[in-house]
Amino acid sequence: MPWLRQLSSISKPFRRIESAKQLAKRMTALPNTYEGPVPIAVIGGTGLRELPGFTQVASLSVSTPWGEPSSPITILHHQCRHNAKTVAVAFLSRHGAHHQIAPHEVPARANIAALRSIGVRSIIAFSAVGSLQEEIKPRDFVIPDQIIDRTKGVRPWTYFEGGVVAHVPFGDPFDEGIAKVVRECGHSLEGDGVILHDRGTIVCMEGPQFSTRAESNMYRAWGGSVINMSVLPEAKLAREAEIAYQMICMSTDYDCWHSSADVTVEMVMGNMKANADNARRFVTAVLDALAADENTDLVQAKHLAGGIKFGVSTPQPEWSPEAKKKLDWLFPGYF
Ligand SMILES: CSC[C@H]1O[C@H](OP(=O)(O)O)[C@H](O)[C@@H]1O
Ligand SMILES: Nc1ncnc2[nH]cnc12
Repeated sequence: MPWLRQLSSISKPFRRIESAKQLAKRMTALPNTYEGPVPIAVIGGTGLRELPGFTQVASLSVSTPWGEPSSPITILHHQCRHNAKTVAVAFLSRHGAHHQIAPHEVPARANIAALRSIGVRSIIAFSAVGSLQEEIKPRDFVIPDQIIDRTKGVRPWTYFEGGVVAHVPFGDPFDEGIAKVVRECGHSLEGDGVILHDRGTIVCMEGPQFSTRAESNMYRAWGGSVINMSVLPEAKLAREAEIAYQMICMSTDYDCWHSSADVTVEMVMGNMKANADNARRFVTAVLDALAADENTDLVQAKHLAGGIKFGVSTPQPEWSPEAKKKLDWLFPGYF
């Protein structure tokens, strides 16, 4: 069964189904160019290093002024269920093809820049999260609408530095248009295994160690719903790059505040694996919906296009040549 074969590509913590060499070989067998627009990307996180059930048609190695992305970008073809369309979707594995990149090492600037350079204007980002609220049970999905930043300033978090200053609005850190579509898709799967929480505040901690019990309780007192180590700076950089960004969180544990067992990697991976089919059905539904003609402008992030020009504080003649070169790469023809 093809689907069963594909399932084996979901990361396994203790049993390696496919060796690093085999995976690399499979990836290099794909063409390294792709003609045509790729407006949508999926970023896979822990336990989701590939998107099962989709046809891989290319594997792109993109180099950016901010370095190499976490992994080659796989181009997938998705056959929509509601119309005859085949849409191209980019997939990037946040922690690398073999989960070798720690949360604080994720080259988020390169990831977002590389995706933008191939035409991506909307990102659905997956994340395994700890639950900070009783009602968000392991394996539930949460579509967050707010973020509390508990990273420690060790991750590069902006494209605007070294001679060019810009400030972008971030009051609503996720894209409400994409979120609406994602929520509708999640609800359409309810009763069929998917439990969805429409909103929530995600705390982004530095890691890689999990929180102390005192911290976990403090985040609860602050109103945190879930916790991870990766929504930032990804969401901030997407906003700077004029990309519509929404995270889909899958709860994998109750962190360490709850009376049940404290979070472990085994627990996270076990729940990710057990819920892999729901994650696949969720992303399929979202891609079907985003491919609908009525969502073309949304997916192209027309509502964000050009906005960055209003955020730049430094007059263009004063820009440092190095900064200008990098920003010209990110925004060809803008400045
Ligand atoms: C392995 S548990 C901690 C790890 O899981 C989450 O990863 P991601 O957001 O990429 O799914 C969390 O952010 C941590 O990086
Ligand atoms: N408890 C937790 N804390 C931080 N990141 C996580 N990812 C999954 N569970 C987590």
